[in-house]
Formats: sequence, C-alpha cells, structure tokens
Amino acid sequence: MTENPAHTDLWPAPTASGAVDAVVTVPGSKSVTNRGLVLAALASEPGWLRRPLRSRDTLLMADALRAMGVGIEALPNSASGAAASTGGEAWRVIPAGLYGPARVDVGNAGTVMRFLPPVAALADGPVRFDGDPRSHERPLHGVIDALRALGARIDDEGRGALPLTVHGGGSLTGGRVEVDASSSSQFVSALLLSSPRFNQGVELRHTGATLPSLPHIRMTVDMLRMAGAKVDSPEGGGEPNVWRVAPSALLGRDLTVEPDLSNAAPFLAAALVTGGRVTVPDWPERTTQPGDALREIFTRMGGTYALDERGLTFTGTGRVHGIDADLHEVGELTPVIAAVAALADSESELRGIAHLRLHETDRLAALAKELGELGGDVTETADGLRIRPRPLHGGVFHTYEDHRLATAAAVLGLIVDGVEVENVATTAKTLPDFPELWTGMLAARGDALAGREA
Ligand SMILES: O=C(O)C1=C[C@@H](OP(=O)(O)O)[C@@H](O)[C@H](O)C1
Ligand SMILES: C=C(OP(=O)(O)O)C(=O)O
Repeated sequence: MTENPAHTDLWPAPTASGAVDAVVTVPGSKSVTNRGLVLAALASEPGWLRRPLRSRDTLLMADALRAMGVGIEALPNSASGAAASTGGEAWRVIPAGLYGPARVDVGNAGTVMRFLPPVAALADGPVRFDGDPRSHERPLHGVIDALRALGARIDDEGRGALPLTVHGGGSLTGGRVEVDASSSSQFVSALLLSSPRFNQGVELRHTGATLPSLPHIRMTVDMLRMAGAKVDSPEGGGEPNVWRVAPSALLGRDLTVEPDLSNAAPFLAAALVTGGRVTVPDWPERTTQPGDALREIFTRMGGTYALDERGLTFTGTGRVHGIDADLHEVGELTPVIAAVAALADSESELRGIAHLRLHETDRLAALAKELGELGGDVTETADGLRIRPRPLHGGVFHTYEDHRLATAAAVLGLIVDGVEVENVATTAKTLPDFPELWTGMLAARGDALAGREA
C-alpha cells in the first residue's frame, strides 16, 4: 500500500437514525463520459455529450484533449436543442487536427493515463504526460509497449510508466499487436478506442492468463460501434482474446451519458444496511456498466429490487448476509461490498481481485487495514479479501486518496457511531457532491418521488 498522504480534514460520517427512504439522482458515468470524449475528439464531425459527469477525472480528460487542440464547450442542455425535460449540462465536442507540444495532467485517472497516449500518438508534435505520485506506480507498460510496436515514438526514460512524452507523428501505422492486459483492462480499451484512426486499424491479442473488468471492454466495443467503427470481438463469436478494428472515420454522435452505476453502490448499500429503500432514477434497462451487477450482488446479500420506469428501487430487509463472490469483472465495486460484508451476519470471501492492488491505492491492503482498525477481522488472500464480521467501533478511516474507500467508509458510518472519514473530498475524482448527496439521502423521507408506493 502506498503511504497515506497526510490529511487533517475528517468528515464525521452521519449515522442513520432509521431506515433510509430516498430517491438519489446519481451523476453520469465516468467510464462512459471519458470514452465519449475520446471518441468525439477523434471523430470527423462535431458531437454532443449530454449529462456528462463533471468530476476530477472527466475534467482532466477534457482539459487534456483541449490541450491537443480539441474544442470542448459546456452549455446547459436546454440551450442545445435538447427536449425541455432533459436537464443538466451538454458538452459540444469539436474535433480538430491534434497537435503538440502539449502537457497532459492525468491526475490519478486510469482512463486518462491509458486512453490518451494512443490519441497523442496521432497528434502532430510532442505530448508530455504526468500526474499524481500514485500515477507513476500504476501499470502503463501494456500501452507503451503496444504503441511502440504499432509505430509510435515514446520517451519514458526506461521506466515503462509515467512520466513520459509521446512524440506524435501525426499518424500511426497500426496493425497486429500483443498485449498482456492482466493488470488492467484499460490497456485493451485504450488501444481499441483510437485504433479506427490508425492507418491499418488494429488486431489486438491479449496474451495474459486473466483479463479483469470485461464489462468495461464491452463498453469500449459498444461505444466504438455506435461511433461507426467496425469491430470484431471475442463476444461476437470471434477468436478468444482477439479484437480487430478496421481503419475508418468516426461519426460525431449525440450521446446521453447513463448514471454512474458503480457510484450508485454506496446509496444502494445504505438501503441494504439500514433496511430501507433507495431509488436511483434513469437506471438503464440494458448497459455494459459493471455496476449493474449490484442488483444481483446486493440481492444475494439480503435485499430485493425492482427495475421499472421510476428507475432501480433497492429495498433492504433488515438482514445483511455475507457473500462468496468472484468480483474479477466488477472490481471497482469491491470497497463498498467489503463495507457491507463487514456489517453482515456471516463471513464473506471476495475473490478474483488481485489487480485491485494497482488501483488508486492498494485497495486490498487498505480495506484490510482500515476495517481492521475499526475492530473488523479482514484478511488479505492471494486474490482478494476474507471478511469475518465482528462488532465495529468508531475511529478515523484513512482513504489513501481513493474515492471508493471514502464512500465505503460512509456506508460503515451509517451503522457504526463515530466513524470519521479522512479527506472525503477525494470523492471528487468521480462523485464531486458526495457529502451533499449522502446527507440529502439521509434527510429525505421517501416523498421525493411522486407515485412511488408507500
Ligand atoms: O475502462 C474503464 O473505464 C475502467 C476499467 C476498470 O479498470 P481495471 O481493468 O484497471 O480494473 C475499472 O476498474 C475502472 O474504474 C474503470
Ligand atoms: C479503478 C478506478 O479508477 P481508474 O479509472 O483510475 O482506474 C475506479 O474508479 O475504481
């Protein structure tokens, strides 16, 4: 685990005085917003992103694309020809010839540090990438090595990681490449997203033993196809572990971003652990987001759900059960699931998530340590966590600049008196208004959604 940076700000996590009963509008998906931005920037005509997520990770992505010449303008949705009922913001993306010199701050955003070097390889001129100290430790070699094999010039002073400079040549040859993406699915997504613009497209073969976060790769393939790209993927009956993208122009699209279902996790968890009820409007009927798996996971842990025109309503029963679950495909849900598991009536085993050691922080070590310091019994296994519920007590929950550790701690605080969340502002990575949304959920009494049965 990386050292916890010193933060003195502590947020007293509110306890729930009873069963929560609220409607929570969850902001847009980080993963969809950042893919949408990249594809729109590479398109041959302007496009729209409606209800984009406006958070640290997505603003870094937008700023980076602007630095390479792309026009991105924010307007109220109502001023952009959308139906009056469509609230929120719309981003107009105007592609342009990409150029350097440019500097890109990736923060600690996996999507920015991995999706943009291939874009920079298409730019004309050098693009320098750097970010938070943790960004230097997160794996990037898969993207760097593959881009070199496809014809790019990259100066990383032999680190195989950030900081680095991509010396864009205005185009990239492309073609066949092998990548071991066992440490991050984002290596595959990164190369596929830009590949329609490579002269020969790409034929990408994943060579590692495992591949995490498959739904996120499906999201990449889906969004590429929606932008007009021709993609052969293993799911479509293609060769296992091989993706082929033909060279083509990309269309400018009008895309409305779905709510971030992974960021719905703490709110649904609140319904589960308090025996209450939370509705998340606009939950898509069909989606590639991994957060959709929460319906099944939290049902196994003791709740029930209904998905209808009002959105997803999750209801707790007052009982919370442990779970034995392989979270390999949905790793980013782990911190909140671990918090719920620590409050359950039986043991949990969370498996298939060794790659979380390379996320915002080493999430396995951090969860074991911080839950342990509140009195929990959590051990790290080779590829996950074993959680044996015990009575917990208050204390400081350190968050290691990891948004999902902060939201997980808030879930514990609903039930455990005296939990103080260090640096809750770190939630701004993907969910900037988290403290307000959380206290709003606790203040609501189910009356916000007209027509919902009492
Ligand atoms: O492509 C994406 O949008 C993401 C892919 C996943 O990364 P890993 O495969 O590195 O876990 C996920 O954890 C991350 O939050 C978002
Ligand atoms: C792993 C995550 O983020 P990133 O996109 O930075 O990899 C996450 O949001 O849980």
